[in-house]
Amino acid sequence: MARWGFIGGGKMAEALLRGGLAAGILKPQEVLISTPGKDRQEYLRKTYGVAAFFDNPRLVRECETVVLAVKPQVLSGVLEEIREAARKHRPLFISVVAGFPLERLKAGLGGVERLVRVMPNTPALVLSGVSALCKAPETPEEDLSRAEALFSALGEVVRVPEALFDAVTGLSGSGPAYVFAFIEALVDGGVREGLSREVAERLAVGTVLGAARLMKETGKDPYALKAMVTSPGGTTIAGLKALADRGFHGAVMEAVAAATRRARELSGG
Ligand SMILES: NC(=O)C1=CN([C@@H]2O[C@H](COP(=O)(O)OP(=O)(O)OC[C@H]3O[C@@H](n4cnc5c(N)ncnc54)[C@H](OP(=O)(O)O)[C@@H]3O)[C@@H](O)[C@H]2O)C=CC1
Ligand SMILES: O=C(O)[C@@H]1CCC=N1
Repeated sequence: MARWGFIGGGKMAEALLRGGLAAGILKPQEVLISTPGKDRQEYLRKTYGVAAFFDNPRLVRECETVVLAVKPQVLSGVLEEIREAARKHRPLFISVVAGFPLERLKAGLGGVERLVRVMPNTPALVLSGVSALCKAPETPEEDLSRAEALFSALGEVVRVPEALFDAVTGLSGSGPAYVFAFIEALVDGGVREGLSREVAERLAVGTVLGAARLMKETGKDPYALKAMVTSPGGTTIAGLKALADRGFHGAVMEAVAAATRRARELSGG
């Protein structure tokens, strides 16, 4: 059996699991999850029909592919714990951990050679994620393809050199949270103008989804698409002026920069 294992059963692991099951890449009887919380194990077993326990070395011994999905701060301890099993069984490791370079991963695992690094995002949960992938120089190409098979079933994939991973983390890894902050503000704006929260939410989500699809499907750039909405002397230009006055563009750029810096700090730790 081509078993897939997840070390860490939190939000990102669940997004990948759910997406992978929905896409048919993962099968419940072939998935193992090692995570400490008993309640969480129970939830994962009941919801997805997978095996869940807390024994990281056992998971490495029993899986052909191991997804590392713990917080960066606990990863070093986990690597130490699984090093022996990793050297003996040599599964493919796929790390989704932000700010943890392949070099450190390789050193932590005692020099194993099958390592792929991925930066996914939570829309993977609904098969609409976007993931950046790279591999260690000595990792076989087919390992990268195996990882790509899972992540492309969960949305889009792009190959990006590892040197740019912190920037990817700052943009698309953390990006869904910026978009939710924007949607929240749109909804509040609508409520302030008298719309019910329910109607404002439907309008805001539909607008963001529709605008993103319009850009993707037409291939037009944001400048041209903005011009399509903005009548001379009309309402949209008044709204855009308010955003410009309050530094919206720079604030979003700064958000990406701040998250990238934080990923870099974690990478050096
Ligand atoms: N959330 C996101 O949008 C994204 C996250 N990532 C990366 O994914 C990784 C996981 O993030 P996320 O899922 O959000 O975090 P969570 O805190 O939701 O998940 C981490 C999981 O690891 C478990 N855990 C803690 N210690 C161990 C251990 N020693 N062995 C095995 N499991 C352990 C935790 O259990 P418990 O809670 O019981 O301690 C928890 O279930 C991070 O490295 C993050 O950088 C990457 C892209 C996007
Ligand atoms: O906030 C974080 O650290 C993780 C990494 C990317 C998205 N969430």
